[in-house]
Amino acid sequence: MAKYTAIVLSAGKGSRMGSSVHKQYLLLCGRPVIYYTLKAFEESPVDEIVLVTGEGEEEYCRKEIVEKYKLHKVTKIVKGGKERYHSVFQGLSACEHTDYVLIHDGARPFIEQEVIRHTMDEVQKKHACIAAVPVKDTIKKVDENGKVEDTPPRKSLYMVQTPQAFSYSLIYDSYQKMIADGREDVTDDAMVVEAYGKVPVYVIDGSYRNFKITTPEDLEMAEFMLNAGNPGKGVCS
Ligand SMILES: Nc1ccn([C@@H]2O[C@H](COP(=O)(O)OP(=O)(O)OP(=O)(O)O)[C@@H](O)[C@H]2O)c(=O)n1
Ligand SMILES: C[C@](O)(CO)[C@H](O)COP(=O)(O)O
Repeated sequence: MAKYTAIVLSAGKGSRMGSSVHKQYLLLCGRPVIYYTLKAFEESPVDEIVLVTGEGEEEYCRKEIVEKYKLHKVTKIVKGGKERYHSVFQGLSACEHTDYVLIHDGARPFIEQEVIRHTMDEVQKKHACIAAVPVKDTIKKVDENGKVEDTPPRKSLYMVQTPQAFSYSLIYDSYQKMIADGREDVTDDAMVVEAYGKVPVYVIDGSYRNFKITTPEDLEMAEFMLNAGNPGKGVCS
């Protein structure tokens, strides 16, 4: 049986949220954002979860989230780094004897079981696959003066999400090469495999609900979605 590890990233500072509390620890209907994300993986078929937190946040996560909510699949809590890719590498380095990893933003609490399961199935066949959804709006390339330069054809454009899933040796080796190269411009994990992995990366069906909580209006939307999913129960009231 193949072993799957989810690496859940929770070491960001949430600068675009502009809150003194890092956004993954802000409360949504009384529980931290990261609780919902971890709960989704706890309830999924993954075998274990590596949680990557910010410096000084490990104990809070252990006591107030993992133990409090009985998240038994969280087997390791490790310290992340300055940039997202540093945190991912810390998570990868903490994995033991795993076949596949699903790297997921802690700030995407609405990840659905169907997407996790689909990602797990597809990575066995493709080795590198990422959840994504087609863009709905027309996209413009714009210069620094606001002048439109180009309108790329929409049918080939996708908004990329997480989970991003890979064979473990493929993603670990690719990350090692990238770090040795001193590259700093990567904003997702697929970019690392695209540059160093020598295998194609495939998009698979993500979900428009699986948005990343980035700015205050995303938090409002998240509260709205939780309430809408529990009509009459006053979950968020
Ligand atoms: N050094 C970092 C930066 C980000 N992340 C995590 O990566 C995910 C996606 O990153 P993003 O939304 O950009 O989070 P932040 O970096 O916290 O936000 P911002 O860019 O607004 O500062 C988040 O779950 C975040 O906690 C991380 O683990 N380590
Ligand atoms: C990985 C990611 O969530 C895919 O959309 C995104 O690239 C993270 O970027 P951010 O700059 O850390 O928000």
